[in-house]
Amino acid sequence: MQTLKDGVLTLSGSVIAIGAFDGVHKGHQAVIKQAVEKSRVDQVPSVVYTFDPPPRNFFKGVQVLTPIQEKVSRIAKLGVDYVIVASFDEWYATRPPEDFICELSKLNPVEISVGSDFHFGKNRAGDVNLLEKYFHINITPPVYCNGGKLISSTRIRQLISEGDFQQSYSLLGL
Ligand SMILES: Cc1cc2nc3c(=O)[nH]c(=O)nc-3n(C[C@H](O)[C@H](O)[C@H](O)COP(=O)(O)O)c2cc1C
Ligand SMILES: Nc1ncnc2c1ncn2[C@@H]1O[C@H](COP(=O)(O)OP(=O)(O)OP(=O)(O)O)[C@@H](O)[C@H]1O
Repeated sequence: MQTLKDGVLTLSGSVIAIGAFDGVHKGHQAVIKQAVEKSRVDQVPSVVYTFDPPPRNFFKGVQVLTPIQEKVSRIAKLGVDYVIVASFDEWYATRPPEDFICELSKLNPVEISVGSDFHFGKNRAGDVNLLEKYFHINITPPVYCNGGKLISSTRIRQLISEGDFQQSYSLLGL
């Protein structure tokens, strides 16, 4: 797997999964696996586009579950061809949604995998409806834990703060 830090990657075809993916938990794994499977069917490279630090850490200072090296190595295990790590800073956060769409266009995606609540661009102004105007989007169905709650990085942080390591490890798929 090739990792590109803020690199400008140009591809003639790809399938992309986008997200902060902090923890690379079972929900994230479903999003990424969906992209990898589609990329194999279409015989194009799979790309994960992620951020360092996770935007929620940048804006709210929440605990980071997987430092960037660990996140990249967990993503590699899912069979991804390229990881783009965008440095999430003050400048990056002000980029309008159209700017991000323009960057994604350089990867010529045949499909993009995201969850239904995916947002992007300054003030989270871009959503799945906007992305769908430019690309073919495949929304990953929500992944729930055994208790019926949606798996999320926020929930895992909460479980860790409560000392419930067994459940947090389970949701992380460890
Ligand atoms: C170009 C760009 C600008 C962003 N600017 C903001 C922002 O101003 N405020 C914010 O809360 N999140 C911002 N984000 C982060 C997104 O809200 C979101 O966290 C990110 O796209 C990852 O999606 P996910 O949280 O579903 O994993 C930005 C994302 C991108 C790609
Ligand atoms: N349980 C889940 N099932 C399916 N998709 C998910 C799940 N959790 C996150 N996703 C999707 O994975 C991508 C990355 O999500 P993100 O990194 O924001 O995770 P999160 O767990 O929701 O994080 P946080 O709790 O910090 O908001 C997004 O497209 C999101 O919709």
